[in-house]
Amino acid sequence: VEFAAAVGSGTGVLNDTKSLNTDSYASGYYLRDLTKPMFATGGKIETYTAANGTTLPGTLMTDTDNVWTDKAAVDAHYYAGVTYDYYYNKLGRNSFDNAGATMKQTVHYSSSYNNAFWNGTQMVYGDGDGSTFIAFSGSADVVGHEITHAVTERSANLVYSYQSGALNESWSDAMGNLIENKADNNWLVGEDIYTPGTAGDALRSMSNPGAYGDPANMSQYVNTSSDNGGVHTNSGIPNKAFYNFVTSAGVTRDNAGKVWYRALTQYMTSSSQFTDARSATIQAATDLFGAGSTEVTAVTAAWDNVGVG
Ligand SMILES: Cc1cccc(C(=O)O)c1OC(=O)C1CC1
Ligand SMILES: [Zn+2]
Repeated sequence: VEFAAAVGSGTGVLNDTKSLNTDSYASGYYLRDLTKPMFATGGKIETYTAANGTTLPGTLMTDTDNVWTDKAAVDAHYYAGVTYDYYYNKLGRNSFDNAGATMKQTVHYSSSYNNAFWNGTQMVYGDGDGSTFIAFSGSADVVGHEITHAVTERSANLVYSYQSGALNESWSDAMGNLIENKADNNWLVGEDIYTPGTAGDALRSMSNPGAYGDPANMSQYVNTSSDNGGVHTNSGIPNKAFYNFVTSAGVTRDNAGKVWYRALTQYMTSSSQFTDARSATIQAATDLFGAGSTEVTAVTAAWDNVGVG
């Protein structure tokens, strides 16, 4: 038998235990998930290790007894499954390409690497330096963020600089937090893997971008050439708009996700600016819920509040 689905267990970055979908072979198990709908056309979720090198994808993870102790690999694999499930079950998207492409991710990229990224083919996660960051795959919103970069690339393909780049970043932050779906409803980004020595802080805040020096209104837009035109800073403006929308009375998390996803995949393009994102989300809400709906009223007010008219 070429593939044989199995269920193992693993310890995550935060020392939590979780069950893992694996693939059994003669003398052990691969970290390969065969259980998603995309398997019907050969799609899998595969987790590799770069063993602190920079060759990608590296080596497909194996284990002898299906009890997994590589915490970064456990969480990369598990949260990639959670992300696949969100896109498929809530939004009807079959993997990042909507055609059931195998999702590959590599952990232990380089050494003390304070970064995570989508490289056009796969997700890549550093281990962090242990004080600014711990392993990046340890946070569901980060894994959702990185995989959403792939979704964006295969849909609107927002150019990764200036306003379109800030939108690219913001859509990843928003979808990442919807996928993480924390009970405390926090709209922080990367809180689980940022500064282990400091409780309660994060890389960014969608509810209060200013807490980390990011703008929450167009009047505070940062004109800079660094960080591709401030894509991780000016994302605060559309992030705040999303926060305004998703926390509006009568707007559910699922429906906010549907509006944001429809805007990204049906209306936004590679050169979309903040005003285009406003139009796209208003049109998406109109398509889904009607012109005079709670959602249309709320999303319009959400963008008004951040000065994007
Ligand atoms: C830490 C980091 C550095 C550079 C780019 C990204 C990037 O993926 O844009 C990055 O990761 C994030 O922002 C994720 C959300 C925590
Ligand atoms: Zn990003």
